[in-house]
Amino acid sequence: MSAQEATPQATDMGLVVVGAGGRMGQTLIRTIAAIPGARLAAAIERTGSPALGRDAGELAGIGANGIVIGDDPLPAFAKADGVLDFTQPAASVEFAGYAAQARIVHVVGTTGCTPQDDAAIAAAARHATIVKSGNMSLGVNLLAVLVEQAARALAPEDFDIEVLEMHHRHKVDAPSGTALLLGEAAAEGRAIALAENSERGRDGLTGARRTGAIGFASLRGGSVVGEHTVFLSGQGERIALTHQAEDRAIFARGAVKAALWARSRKPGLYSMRDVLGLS
Ligand SMILES: NC(=O)C1=CN([C@@H]2O[C@H](COP(=O)(O)OP(=O)(O)OC[C@H]3O[C@@H](n4cnc5c(N)ncnc54)[C@H](OP(=O)(O)O)[C@@H]3O)[C@@H](O)[C@H]2O)C=CC1
Ligand SMILES: O=C(O)C1=N[C@H](C(=O)O)C[C@H](O)C1
Repeated sequence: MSAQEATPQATDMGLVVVGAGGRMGQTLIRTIAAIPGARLAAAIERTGSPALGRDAGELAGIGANGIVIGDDPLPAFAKADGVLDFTQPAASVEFAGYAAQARIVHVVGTTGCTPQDDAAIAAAARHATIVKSGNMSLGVNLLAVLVEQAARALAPEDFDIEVLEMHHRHKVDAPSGTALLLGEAAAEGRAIALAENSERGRDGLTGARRTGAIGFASLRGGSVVGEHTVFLSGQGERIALTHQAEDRAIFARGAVKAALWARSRKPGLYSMRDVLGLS
């Protein structure tokens, strides 16, 4: 055990990492090993994944931990206290149902969910304690509070709001979950519904910008972990509120913190703002 690793205790929260072979899955396995109060109970991947049968610790680069990656979530959930899930929308909906059956905590970081996916996850939260957020970092959730305040203070006739995000070349959804979270915060500040006021993917002869709209633009390339800027642009001046993620560990630490927080909460659907006391 390295100096950075916590000594496991019997009372530690047993966490299942689903999507254990992914970028976030491996980061979560490293993070759990370093946080007191949490222990890795199981590691799950999709059927057919090349990660199946491998030692989770070895795959994550921290040395063997004796947890072999499997593809059967139900028995793993039955013996655990919580699930950390950064996978893909259909999988997260399925895992929310299993977490409800097992009456455990489900932390969902997966982005790109449809309104139907979100409704299914909300339904599962009648029996599971679910924390779902497009971004688990402290910095982004604080930024969302600042965006909400700025949007409330600056009138839509005077300041236009646009959200710009950039991510690595492997990202499959756009706008990012974080961009939508920040857009929701801006909409909340303006007391409008984001769904009816967003402008996405401008191309061609678009016409002038609609007053009060919240715009989104997405860039993809290389290894960028995640960058988000909310621009509030007025006549002759512009405010830019930016967050730059330099390491996926910020999301993983937030997810473990959310699980530990949720352990003593009643079933329901919670956000990272609830976890961080920023609501
Ligand atoms: N909320 C937040 O703070 C953050 C959210 N994210 C989000 O997390 C998600 C994952 O991101 P990332 O780790 O980069 O993506 P990866 O593609 O690297 O990882 C996803 C993993 O989930 C696996 N998976 C897919 N379906 C299943 C299934 N049914 N059962 C078990 N495992 C499954 C994938 O396997 P395979 O590749 O074999 O299909 C893959 O290993 C994305 O939606 C991303 O936007 C990411 C970072 C932070
Ligand atoms: O896919 C990613 O990598 C990330 N996804 C989240 C998002 O969609 O906002 C969070 C973070 O920006 C990294």
